[in-house]
Amino acid sequence: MFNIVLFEPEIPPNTGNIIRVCANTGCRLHLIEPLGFELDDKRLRRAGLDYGEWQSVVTHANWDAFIKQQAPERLWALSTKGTKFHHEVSIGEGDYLVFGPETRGLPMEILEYITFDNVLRIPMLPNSRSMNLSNAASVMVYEAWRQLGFAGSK
Ligand SMILES: C[S@@+](CC[C@H](N)C(=O)[O-])C[C@H]1O[C@@H](n2cnc3c(N)ncnc32)[C@H](O)[C@@H]1O
Repeated sequence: MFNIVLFEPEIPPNTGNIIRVCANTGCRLHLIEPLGFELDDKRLRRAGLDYGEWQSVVTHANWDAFIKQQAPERLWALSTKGTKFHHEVSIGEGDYLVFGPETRGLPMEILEYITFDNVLRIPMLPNSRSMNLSNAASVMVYEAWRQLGFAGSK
């Protein structure tokens, strides 16, 4: 399966929704600290996540610790600055899909690290605001899982 990475997420219900969709689809979820909330935040608990859903979640102290621990072979960034559409690339087993924080998006140094060739954009109408983080993550999770033949689904 592939991996979802939230870089410094800020809003608990978004992370709660993404924990659920990762559990629904078998993705591993990586949270890069600092987070804008505590993991026992009541707004996160309100998402009603159960013990099994938390099993997909790993936290990392910062980006460098994440890279060192995971040694990812291939990273993709999701950003409105992307030059390729999300459905125009082939996502592979073990890939990492990186999303930015709600108010700031991914910083330039992370986009540069991932390289601009691997920055993906989900289509939107011109002059519309960027998508909600958990909606963007759901769209991308299902596109990647579709490409992998919905492996393991029933
Ligand atoms: C609410 S958006 C960030 C908005 C921020 N003000 C900005 O300008 O980037 C949170 C995250 O969702 C993802 N996202 C939202 N809309 C997207 C789109 N159309 N294409 C790709 N990623 C998107 C990106 O990872 C983004 O960093």
